[in-house]
Amino acid sequence: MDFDSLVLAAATADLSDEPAARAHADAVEFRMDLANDPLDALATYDGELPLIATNRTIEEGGEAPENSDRLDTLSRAAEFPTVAAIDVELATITDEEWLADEARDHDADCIVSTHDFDATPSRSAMENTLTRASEYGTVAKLAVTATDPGDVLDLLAATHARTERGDRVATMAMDAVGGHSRAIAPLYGSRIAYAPVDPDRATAPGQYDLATLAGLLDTLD
Ligand SMILES: O=C1C[C@@](O)(C(=O)O)C[C@@H](O)[C@@H]1O
Repeated sequence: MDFDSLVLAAATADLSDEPAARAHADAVEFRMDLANDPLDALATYDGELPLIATNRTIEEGGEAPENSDRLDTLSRAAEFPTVAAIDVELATITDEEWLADEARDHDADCIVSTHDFDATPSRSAMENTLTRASEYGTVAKLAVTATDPGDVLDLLAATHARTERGDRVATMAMDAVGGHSRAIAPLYGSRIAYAPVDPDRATAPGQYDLATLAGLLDTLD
């Protein structure tokens, strides 16, 4: 997948949402951890948009129990030609580098993620996390929780700094205080923005629905 410019990903647990996402999204993030039979859904997927496969742990905001099944299922997802990227947590990939190799063998990119549901770390800590994630994946992603507008400024500064250094990063602040970061972080270098197709089925706090985020991104571009 080309992450040299912004990828707007429609997040869903249901691949039959894809036609509804096409008008606005560049990709579908398939939240395997929220789906009933994700490998079966991948086997029958015949949509147009490329997929980002995510099988998120409970610790990082998903519903997949942490066991070897989770990673096996994710690596099997990478075998499908429609899966252009897999998403793996930084906390996981440091011990499971084989996942990145597996993805590469199937021409899939690796997005390496960190989520902080409590706070926004210091700017230097965020830059450090993004730098470490860049060592493992094509895109280093960081989602934080802003409790103050200054947190968003730190996140944007970290995004800008790492982008200037040549890393591909994706950043967002997840809650109400930082929600606007979803529309403006791309202006500072963030390469992936996420929005649910169905506004009632957000995959993280503070998301805009897909049509709204697409409109904001277009207006600000
Ligand atoms: O990691 C991310 C980003 C995200 O948490 C968000 O805040 O938009 C949404 C998730 O679906 C995705 O996997």
